[in-house]
Amino acid sequence: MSELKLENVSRWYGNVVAVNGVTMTIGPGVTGLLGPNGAGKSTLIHMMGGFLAPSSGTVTLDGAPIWRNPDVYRRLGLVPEREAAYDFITGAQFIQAMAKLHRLPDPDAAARRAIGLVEMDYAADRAIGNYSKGMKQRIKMASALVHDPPVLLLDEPFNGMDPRQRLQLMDLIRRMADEGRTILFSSHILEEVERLAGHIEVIVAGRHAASGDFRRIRRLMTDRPHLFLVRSADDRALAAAIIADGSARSVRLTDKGLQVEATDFQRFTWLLPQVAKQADVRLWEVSPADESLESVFSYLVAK
Ligand SMILES: Nc1ncnc2c1ncn2[C@@H]1O[C@H](COP(=O)(O)OP(=O)(O)OP(=O)(O)O)[C@@H](O)[C@H]1O
Repeated sequence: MSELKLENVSRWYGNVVAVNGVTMTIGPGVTGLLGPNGAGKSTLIHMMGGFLAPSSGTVTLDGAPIWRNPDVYRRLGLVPEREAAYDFITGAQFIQAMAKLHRLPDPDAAARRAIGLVEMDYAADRAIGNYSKGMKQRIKMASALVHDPPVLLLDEPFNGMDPRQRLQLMDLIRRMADEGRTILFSSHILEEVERLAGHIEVIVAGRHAASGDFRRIRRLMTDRPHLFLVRSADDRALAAAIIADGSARSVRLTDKGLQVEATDFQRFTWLLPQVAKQADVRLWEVSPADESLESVFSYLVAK
């Protein structure tokens, strides 16, 4: 059983701070690394995979520093976000080449085993260029599994997949975790992480924002003030009714409509139609004004 540990890790590119003082521990099972685009997920994964040095802090696997430590590399497999192989080689050729890079004693047998694990035997002799997105993702998994590492890092593995391919890959990742591996995958979609990860680490703007199981993360995301844009036939009358009712913290009249900050999201969405009806004001539109992932996540950071 393997454990990845990050202690006060930062990484900057010139004067861009991509990762800022992150401390976290990732143990066996599936962990989701959740955060909006540009949050620093790939940078973290590349540091854990030994492809990038931390600018400060330490990244270790079972106590051994990862950077420039080939012994540790043998125990890690990384599935990058981008395509990893030339289009014209076959899946089997790609995996055999990876087995040789790892100097495995019997590269052909290791390649066959890895291809079998991801259930790609049927397409192993076809050129990678002809694979679907899901098949490409699975062959990348095989390349990361060829040396049978106890730790698997996957960068946005579900990007661009259709629902069936997603389910297939989720199954595969679960199977790999059931065998005792430590698996980390990144995503910017909470629902995806929810379905697969027993544990979630949230990262926003390079900082570690929260961690816990999906119930805790979901609660953190919904228990917060919500900003709504409300348009109606008579915004002034509606504003007065909302204030009188007390289900919102603030109401602002803007030229786009009413900007309402609701303290209790469920109560507000339930009460608003009733308040409008009582005030005899026709509602035209109620839309969340701050539902972008960035704003949801920045709320977590500000806590
Ligand atoms: N090689 C680089 N040179 C300069 N800046 C970089 C480099 N790589 C990443 N960055 C910057 O560091 C920050 C974090 O990027 P990173 O790719 O780690 O985030 P991410 O969460 O993986 O995002 P995405 O999901 O969009 O890939 C971003 O602001 C990005 O522009």
